[in-house]
Amino acid sequence: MRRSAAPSQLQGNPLKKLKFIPPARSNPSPDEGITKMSPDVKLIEVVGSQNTFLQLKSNPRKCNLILPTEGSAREINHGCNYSEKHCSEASVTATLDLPHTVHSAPKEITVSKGQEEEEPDSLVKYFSVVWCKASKKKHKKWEGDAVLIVKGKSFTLKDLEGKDIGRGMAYKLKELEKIEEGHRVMIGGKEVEVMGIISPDDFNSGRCFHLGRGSPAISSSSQAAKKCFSNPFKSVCKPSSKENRLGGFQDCKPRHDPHAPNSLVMSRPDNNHQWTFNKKGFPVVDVVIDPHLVYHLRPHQKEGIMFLYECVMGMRVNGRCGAILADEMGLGKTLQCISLIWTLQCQGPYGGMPVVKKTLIVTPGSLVNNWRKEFQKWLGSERIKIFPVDQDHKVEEFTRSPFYSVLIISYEMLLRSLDQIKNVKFGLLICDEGHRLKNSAIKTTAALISLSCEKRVILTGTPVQNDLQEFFALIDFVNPGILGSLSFYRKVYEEPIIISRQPSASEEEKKLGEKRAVELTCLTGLFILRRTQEVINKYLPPKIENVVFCRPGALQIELYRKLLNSQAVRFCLQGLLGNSPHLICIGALKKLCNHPCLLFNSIKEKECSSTWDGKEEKSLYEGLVDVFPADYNPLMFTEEESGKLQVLLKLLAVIHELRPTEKVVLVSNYTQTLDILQEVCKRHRYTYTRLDGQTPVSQRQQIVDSFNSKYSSDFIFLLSSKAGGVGLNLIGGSHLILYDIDWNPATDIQAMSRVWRDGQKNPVHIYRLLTTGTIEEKIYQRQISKQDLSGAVVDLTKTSEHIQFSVEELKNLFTLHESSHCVTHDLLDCECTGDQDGTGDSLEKFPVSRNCQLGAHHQKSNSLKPLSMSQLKQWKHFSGDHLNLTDPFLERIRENVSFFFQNITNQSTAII
Ligand SMILES: Nc1ncnc2c1ncn2[C@@H]1O[C@H](COP(=O)(O)OP(=O)(O)OP(=O)(O)O)[C@@H](O)[C@H]1O
Ligand SMILES: [Mg+2]
Repeated sequence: MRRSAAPSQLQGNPLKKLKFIPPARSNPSPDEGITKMSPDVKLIEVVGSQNTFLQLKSNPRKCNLILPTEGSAREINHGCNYSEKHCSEASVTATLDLPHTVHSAPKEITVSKGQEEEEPDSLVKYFSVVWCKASKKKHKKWEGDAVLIVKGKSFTLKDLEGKDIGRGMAYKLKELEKIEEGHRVMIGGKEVEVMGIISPDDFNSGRCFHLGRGSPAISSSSQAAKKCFSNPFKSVCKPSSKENRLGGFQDCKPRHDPHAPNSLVMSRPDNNHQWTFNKKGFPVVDVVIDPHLVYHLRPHQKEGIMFLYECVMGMRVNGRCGAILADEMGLGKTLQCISLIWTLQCQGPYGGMPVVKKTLIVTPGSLVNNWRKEFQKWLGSERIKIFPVDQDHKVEEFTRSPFYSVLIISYEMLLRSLDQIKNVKFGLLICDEGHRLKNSAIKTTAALISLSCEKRVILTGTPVQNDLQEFFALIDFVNPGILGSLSFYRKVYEEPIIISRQPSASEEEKKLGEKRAVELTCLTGLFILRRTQEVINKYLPPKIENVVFCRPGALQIELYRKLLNSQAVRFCLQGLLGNSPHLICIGALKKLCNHPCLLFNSIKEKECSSTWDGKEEKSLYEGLVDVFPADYNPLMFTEEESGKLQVLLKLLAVIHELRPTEKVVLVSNYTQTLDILQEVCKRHRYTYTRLDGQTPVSQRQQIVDSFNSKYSSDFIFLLSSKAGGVGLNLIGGSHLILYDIDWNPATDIQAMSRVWRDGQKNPVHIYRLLTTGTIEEKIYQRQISKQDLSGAVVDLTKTSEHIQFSVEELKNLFTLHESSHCVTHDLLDCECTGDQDGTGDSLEKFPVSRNCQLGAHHQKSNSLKPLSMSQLKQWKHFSGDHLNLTDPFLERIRENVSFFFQNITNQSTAII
């Protein structure tokens, strides 16, 4: 007797479609097996003769998953070891096995009447099943695959989206224990046939949900991939005749010598790949990266190119051609992509035919010209014809001309020119700073998806795993459907992972969440690659990072006290956060820290504004104007009014004096603050240039290039990091000053990595200015202590509006610590905290402690991860009164500084 096939089992046979086969056709009618049914829950055991089950073999070295497709089981191979590291012992190889088991005759299982049986808590079994509504119809169809969880005397049925679709309780334990493959049970009005046993590991990892699922997206993409591969051959090779195949193409040679020393040869396609993509039987030819490029490539870039090649060729996840290159900032993602494009547009593994004819690069407007420059830098202008879209070069020109093979366009322009772009068939799509596609609902994502290009690469220097839903959107963009539907993903991954991270999570929930997280990383690790800054450290000059705590000016302190005493702040502290008045208070305090005149401007603006309706805001500013001198003119602001500004000016003066040829990047997140800084430059006759959100996109690269040029006379680059800093190379500057701090460490890290990157020739000095004892210190502490607690990564879009504050936290935020040299240091629990009275912490006075003072030889981990409190403690630190400051720059600014933290990276690296 043949048993009905479950949808999940058809995956092993490439010829069968996923289809539910009526149980009645191959099995005795379930009704025959039911002798007695309880009205609520019924459990029936029937004969199953031939069975299929999923067998999961532990294999710590491989993480192979079979994803169901419309026709075939798809195997995902790690191939290279970058992704293997993501797999823990939970990694398994899933294979289909077809054991032949014969079961006993049907037997009724009944609901337990009392507590006569002990229910062992630990006994949980998982089964893959198929189900349909219970009915007496002869010809019924299974409605879907599901997972049956039997725990003690109860069981739960979950569909493959992870949703509960049935539950039953209080069964006879002994009878439940007997459930095995081939049995049929009734549960919550559903008839269920057990198809296989699922191991706890497979359930915990969530893999069982994948294994039983037919994903249309997988099959459709594989089909499209086939198309995409066949095109170049058709048009270029014309292998239609037998002579062609047997004659000319036998001689196909690699474009570059794969045996030459230092040659970089891409992986050869395996048999499966050839079977799918080389139907015409072209000879397999080595794809070799142009030696001209290889000469320049760093080792991590060579690996990155291999990875990208394998991904887009569908060699890492069969039928999937997407990749996310998430290397930290400055690692040369652009060069890796240029190498990939150049290779795919000239070569291919089958008959040597190019895999891609045209490539589309979508990038933020400010980087269009950077891409052009990078192409020019690495490939010159003759090898490849690129077409950057700008005011003078419209998309039509590209679409009309067969001459160009790479279109570089901004996200904004892409939306405007979508109709024309749709007319071009692109073989490869690269989305630079692609974390913006994390929302699948936004127009840009939809537009890019509509281009139906299968080979998609996202480039991002920003960690992508911070928000599980955004993570899904990025994954789903590059490899559509690989994680199933959003609702499936939520049930199987997001919910268990989030629940497991809550303090109230049970041990079981924690375990489940961890396993699912491991599984998710394992699956997505196949096509996400992230390397940290460490890999290029040895090519970079030293970096001297300073956190400088600046004493606030007298006017600042007075205004600060007044703000903290305002009714608005008092409301916040009483927990009355209705209209988010705390955000207004925080904003006012931050402005004040930058310069009191910014606060003055806000007060005056609000006074004049007709929308002066926010009660809280009114109460916040009440009486503040009186604190300013009667004739206060914000345009005539003085430097003494702001502690940070005073320090900044001293710093600029000393840099100018001691390093007259070096340049400074001065960063703020606020345009108004940049205005003040610009005014200061004018007053002191410092030459400057400026890039912020208002700078026309067409001018941005020119501004950057001119600053980076050694002939430039600009001393200062005023940069609004949020508005325009992403992806910029500002290696012309070797000093970077962060004038204000953002809630999100990623914003600050973005800014800091503009100068310390490949190509920088001078030692880099970074100064992060914070006003002592104020909200700026609190934000800094939050940045680093959050990191300590959760290890969570953050991204650029999170602002204070996304942050939830408890009243306790607000109390802390709204406190001014007037007597402390450095509240951050006070919190570190460092042994050198003895001196709190401001009368001179000095290095000599600090007790000898490895924690406190590791000296200049200490090298901290150099990844661009936000710093943690414990790491900060390892930094060199000393008060501004310290007698013997060896750093000539710090020496000159100490007067207004209460405390310093300093860390030197790469002190001994030779500059290459
Ligand atoms: N192998 C190399 N040798 C020398 N310079 C390199 C090399 N690779 C990249 N660079 C240079 O390093 C700088 C940074 O590269 P790139 O802009 O591609 O970084 P990125 O990874 O895109 O960083 P971000 O995330 O900030 O955009 C560029 O000026 C680039 O020309
Ligand atoms: Mg970049």
